Amino acid sequence: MTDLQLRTVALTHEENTEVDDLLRTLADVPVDSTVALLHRTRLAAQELPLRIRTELTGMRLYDSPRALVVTGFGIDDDRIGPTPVTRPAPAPERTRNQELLLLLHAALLGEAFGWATQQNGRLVHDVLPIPGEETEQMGSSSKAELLWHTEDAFHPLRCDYVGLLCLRNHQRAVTTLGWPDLSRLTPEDRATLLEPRYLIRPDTSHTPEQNAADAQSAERFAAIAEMDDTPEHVAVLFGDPEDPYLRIDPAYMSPAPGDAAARRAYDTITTLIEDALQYVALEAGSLLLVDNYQAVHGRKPFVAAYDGRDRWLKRVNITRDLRRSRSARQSATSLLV
Ligand SMILES: NC(=[NH2+])NCCC[C@H](N)C(=O)O
Ligand SMILES: O=C(O)CCC(=O)C(=O)O
Ligand SMILES: [Fe+2]
Repeated sequence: MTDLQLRTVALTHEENTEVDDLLRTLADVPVDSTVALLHRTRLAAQELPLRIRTELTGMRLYDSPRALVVTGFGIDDDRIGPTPVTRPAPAPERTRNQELLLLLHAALLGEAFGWATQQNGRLVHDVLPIPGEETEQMGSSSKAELLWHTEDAFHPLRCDYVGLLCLRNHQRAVTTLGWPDLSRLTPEDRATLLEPRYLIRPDTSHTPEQNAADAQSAERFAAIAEMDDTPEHVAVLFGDPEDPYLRIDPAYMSPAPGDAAARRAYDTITTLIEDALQYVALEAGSLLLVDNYQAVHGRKPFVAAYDGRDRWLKRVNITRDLRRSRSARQSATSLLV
């Protein structure tokens, strides 16, 4: 039942050439203007290969598939340079084309946005192993499994889709993808999961320690700290009760204390997700787009070498509707929540 919900498209040589040509037309886009950048990528996205546009339109209009892998984008391994061991990456111009590629695809699903409290407010994130963070619950971990999660599950303005473009993965670290077969839930458990009986806290990527000091964001970090001190009660399932969306992150979520029925339903849905977990080892030039309302994702452990050849992904958050976050953004053209 699950397979149709994870689709893979392998680009042909001709399609890949089309993409390279398109990227060349964007070489003059100003690097310092996010608005100009997004305006141009939005227009250019209409010139991505037809098969890609068809798949992404389906994902957006029909909620299917839940995850899409596009393989075969060309990555110039010399050009991108060594995998950094710090963030942000020191030579951003070297991976400009990869960031543009992510933004082009984001434009077909919605709008790219970033967090003032994550990865120094950058629009496109670097996911790479960082010394000292091997066992954290962060994208920068390696030795420990990054447990499956809804991206930014704690936040009401979390993304509709998350995009991950693989630049390098010689370790063949495995990305996990999953969703529960809800037909296996009892009506009682389903009803429980549809109620706000679960506490959710922010993950540690949204802390001042993970970001360069920036006075402008002080109130943003304070808002996150507040969400940690006074966690919100949320439902795991929401939307259409017959065909609900999903919001779950066991590392940062727990049933309300003493709520035995909430605990039972939670353990059941967690097991359903685990039983059907799928494994994808992204290769250089593979793009993964995940519907963050319909699928969880994570990453299996791997061994980082910190030798400039480590696994490296670029990540983007995508919303279907920027207006939902307007009051949380400084201006209509700001893309930071
Ligand atoms: N179970 C979790 N939610 N872990 C945090 C996920 C990784 C986080 N999004 C990051 O950027 O590092
Ligand atoms: O490394 C991966 O494959 C997934 C990373 C991830 O989920 C994250 O950084 O939030
Ligand atoms: Fe994630």
